[in-house]
Amino acid sequence: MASDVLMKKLTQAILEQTITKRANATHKGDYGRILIIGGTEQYGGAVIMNALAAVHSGAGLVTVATHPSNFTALHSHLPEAMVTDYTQDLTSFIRSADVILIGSGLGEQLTILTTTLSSVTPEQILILDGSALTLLAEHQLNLPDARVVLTPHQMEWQRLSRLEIAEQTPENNLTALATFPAQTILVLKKCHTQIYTENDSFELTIGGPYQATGGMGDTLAGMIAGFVGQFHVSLENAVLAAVYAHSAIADDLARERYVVLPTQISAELPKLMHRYAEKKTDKL
Ligand SMILES: NC(=O)C1=CN([C@@H]2O[C@H](COP(=O)(O)OP(=O)(O)OC[C@H]3O[C@@H](n4cnc5c(N)ncnc54)[C@H](OP(=O)(O)O)[C@@H]3O)[C@@H](O)[C@H]2O)[C@@H](O)CC1
Ligand SMILES: Nc1ncnc2c1ncn2[C@@H]1O[C@H](COP(=O)(O)OP(=O)(O)O)[C@@H](O)[C@H]1O
Ligand SMILES: [Mg+2]
Repeated sequence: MASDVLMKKLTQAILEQTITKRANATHKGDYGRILIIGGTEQYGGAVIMNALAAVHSGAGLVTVATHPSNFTALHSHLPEAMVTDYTQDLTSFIRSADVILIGSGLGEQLTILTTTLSSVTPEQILILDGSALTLLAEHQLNLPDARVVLTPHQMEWQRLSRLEIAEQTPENNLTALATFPAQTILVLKKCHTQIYTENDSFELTIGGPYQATGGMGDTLAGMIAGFVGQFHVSLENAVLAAVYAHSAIADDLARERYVVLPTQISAELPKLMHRYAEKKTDKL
């Protein structure tokens, strides 16, 4: 049966609408304070990829709360990021962040998640990815009063929504999203990722299987954090622009590559953003 939900197709117009030229009289505090929480000993790469994407997106200040065994690797990839031990009290770090991204490579760290959920405030943006989504579903945790963005792949969405992947139609997804707090944004990742808001739905028509590499979603989550922390047209616009930019860069790189690595996408971000800030859009 054909879907009754009209999904808007994302185009590069979302980048033109969202990515703006920077004003001269600004400083790092104007471009988002991002706190990334995740990365067990096994999954340190996930937060490194979050942070690479956030910093390359232009985030002003990035702090990574992770297992201490990841500090050296993180710093060697990205001296721009600060670190803290995620087993220590994170309350003051959470309080001073504009955007909190939790879950990539978080593994079974339930207490860190519950502490975070109970510490965020309504004006903060909370992005939940990876293991945070699985823990949320397993322990039936409630989302806090905050500006929430969920970034599940299809199986994570199945765990959260109880919709089997085959049942994840636009109608069913919107119905399931309505059971979450109003204004929650859902980024349902797959081939042709879909984005659902309370009143609207969008579909990506770009991207491809050259993106099927571990860490590709961690990179997207870091980009979303970077974009929402600095572009304030609307939360929805910033999320949509990050999703579009992620696959637009992948498509561009895939012209000459069999696979595209997540870290290559981050490395290309400043160039793409420059083109759109200057409205030099001929290349995509
Ligand atoms: N370098 C690092 O540190 C990395 C760390 N990572 C971190 O690892 C943690 C676990 O995350 P995860 O996604 O790897 O595992 P999980 O949540 O069990 O999901 C996999 C199951 O779902 C199924 N599946 C169905 N549809 C799907 C779809 N569209 N996309 C994807 N999967 C789909 C899939 O089916 P199958 O592959 O069996 O066919 C399988 O049964 C998380 O915190 C993450 O951030 C990773 O980012 C990798 C790099
Ligand atoms: N075949 C594909 N076509 C387009 N995009 C894809 C494809 N496979 C994976 N992706 C993208 O790669 C990302 C994978 O996210 P995720 O599964 O969370 O990865 P990870 O947790 O390993 O970082 C999503 O943005 C998804 O849309
Ligand atoms: Mg993931």
